Amino acid sequence: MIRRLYRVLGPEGAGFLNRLLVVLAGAAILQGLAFTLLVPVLRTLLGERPGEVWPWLAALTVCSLAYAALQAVAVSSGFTVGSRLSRVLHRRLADRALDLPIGWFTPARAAELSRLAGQNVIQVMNTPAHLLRPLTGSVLTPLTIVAATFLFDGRVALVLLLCAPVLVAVHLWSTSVMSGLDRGRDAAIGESADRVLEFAQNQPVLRAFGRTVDGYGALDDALVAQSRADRRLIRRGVPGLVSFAFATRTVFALLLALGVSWTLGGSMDAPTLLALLVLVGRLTDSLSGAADLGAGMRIARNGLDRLDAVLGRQPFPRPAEPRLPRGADVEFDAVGFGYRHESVGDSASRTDPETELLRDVSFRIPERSMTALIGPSGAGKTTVARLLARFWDTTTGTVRIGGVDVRDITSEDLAATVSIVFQDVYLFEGTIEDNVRVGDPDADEEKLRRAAVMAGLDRVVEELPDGWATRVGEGGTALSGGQRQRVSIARALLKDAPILILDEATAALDQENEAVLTSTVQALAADKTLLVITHRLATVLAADQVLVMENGRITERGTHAHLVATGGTYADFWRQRTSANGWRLEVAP
Ligand SMILES: Nc1ncnc2c1ncn2[C@@H]1O[C@H](COP(=O)(O)OP(=O)(O)OP(=O)(O)O)[C@@H](O)[C@H]1O
Repeated sequence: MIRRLYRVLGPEGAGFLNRLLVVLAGAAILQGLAFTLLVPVLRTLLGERPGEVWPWLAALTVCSLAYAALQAVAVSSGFTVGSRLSRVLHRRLADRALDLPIGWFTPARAAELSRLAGQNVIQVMNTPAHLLRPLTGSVLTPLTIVAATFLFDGRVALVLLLCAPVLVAVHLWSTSVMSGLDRGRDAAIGESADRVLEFAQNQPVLRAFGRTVDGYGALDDALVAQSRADRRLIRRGVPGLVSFAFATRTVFALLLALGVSWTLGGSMDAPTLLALLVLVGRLTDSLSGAADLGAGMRIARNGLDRLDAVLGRQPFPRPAEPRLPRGADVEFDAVGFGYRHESVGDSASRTDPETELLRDVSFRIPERSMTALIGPSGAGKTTVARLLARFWDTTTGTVRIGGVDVRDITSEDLAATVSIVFQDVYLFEGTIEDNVRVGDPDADEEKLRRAAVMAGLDRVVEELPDGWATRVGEGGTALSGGQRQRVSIARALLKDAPILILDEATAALDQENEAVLTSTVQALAADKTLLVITHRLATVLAADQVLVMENGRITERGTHAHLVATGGTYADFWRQRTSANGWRLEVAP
């Protein structure tokens, strides 16, 4: 566990831990010496010359006082180190989060990260004060006692030495059994927590379809699995828990029997037997303390493993020689990509070429032009947008911006170059203004208003009683879907990056607002590179180039006129949309 602590803390936290361990080791050894000194004290007191006890008593007093002083230092430094640990861990987790690919942050992983930063860091910060101190005591104090016992009776020390491997083996066995059971239970608890969260978040849908808690199978299954894991822990864990205590008591009984037989045989005097039994009693007590720590240690160990898995996860390699994009044209050159299915702490692994989603995707978007990317659901359009913003690295091929491989551009420069509006808008708790200003916190009033007008947000702000100061609620829940979308578009426009990606950015807008945005997009194409993923005809018609994507490949490309004339998938799309539009016009009042 100490090794794990060092790994998780990294070099910056190692110094605190070193100092604490030295103090703890000193205290544990002094405690062992104080216990050992009980032997000459008792032997002299119960022997023929009790008056000679004073020097031993003085040594015992000095040892006990030194132990008490070191113990006081250890207690306070345990808490100090704990709070430093929490600071170091939070900083390391934050640094790692910044290095991880954006695509890593799925909702499940974000939830797990928040559990790690909360619950797990608290477990680890309690480790020095509540676990390391008793742990060093239960290992070093018995070792000191065994070593010192050689000075008084070699036979007793030898028996203790021979029993030690058995005790260690029993301890390791019970720890490994409990650890496996704990891990299973932790996973079951995590699954239940996720399902409860999902159940709470999906209440509107579940109620609309008349599904109550009894009818929500996923949550039922998770709760049943958790109670099964609890029962398994009790059933299989109890033998492990009692076995170590049983083994230490057996050692004590063995020594008692041997000591009595040596005393009856005349090779040990009664005061020595009594004193040694007191000493062995202290030793077995210390060892039993180790067994009591087992549960806390397993929990801390599992928590450390989870932290280690995230901290040890492969970050995006930083470019060895960072380059700046020379312009804002975009190029996908024979790009292949597949999603990896991995859990929170998995290290990077390559995808199976058979399951690749994108294959041989190549296209160019010239600077200051607009490209519409269309295709059926699941074709891979959003994935193309994510690869351009380097949410992930491609499996094969290259994505270039301004002639430079995105892997050679620092994440800061890339973020400044590319702006994205996704269909799933996320707003931060705060006001509308706070949320738009995320795009450029230093923007002046005029820039802010201009972005709002271009996104059609100015009308939203006018209609709301608190205007720009309207609070959006957690995740933007206080606004309608269309209002949220306009806030996120204004945010991206305020950022004013040379490349703008709009992924179904108008899906939640009504016709009037879509028209505002379509003319905005057309105007933006004059000085930005635009990639627009859309099903809206008006936007597609405004594009300089249309790319049709099907099953992870670009199957058609060209201008609207060219594609309609070719008579492929795009021509079908065009026909369906125009007839749908015609139908809509007929029924409109
Ligand atoms: N983070 C992810 N992890 C694993 N698979 C994913 C992930 N995101 C998308 N996929 C899968 O990749 C495929 C393509 O998804 P993508 O969102 O790129 O398609 P799309 O063409 O944008 O679809 P839509 O028009 O419905 O948004 C889908 O089968 C989807 O399930």
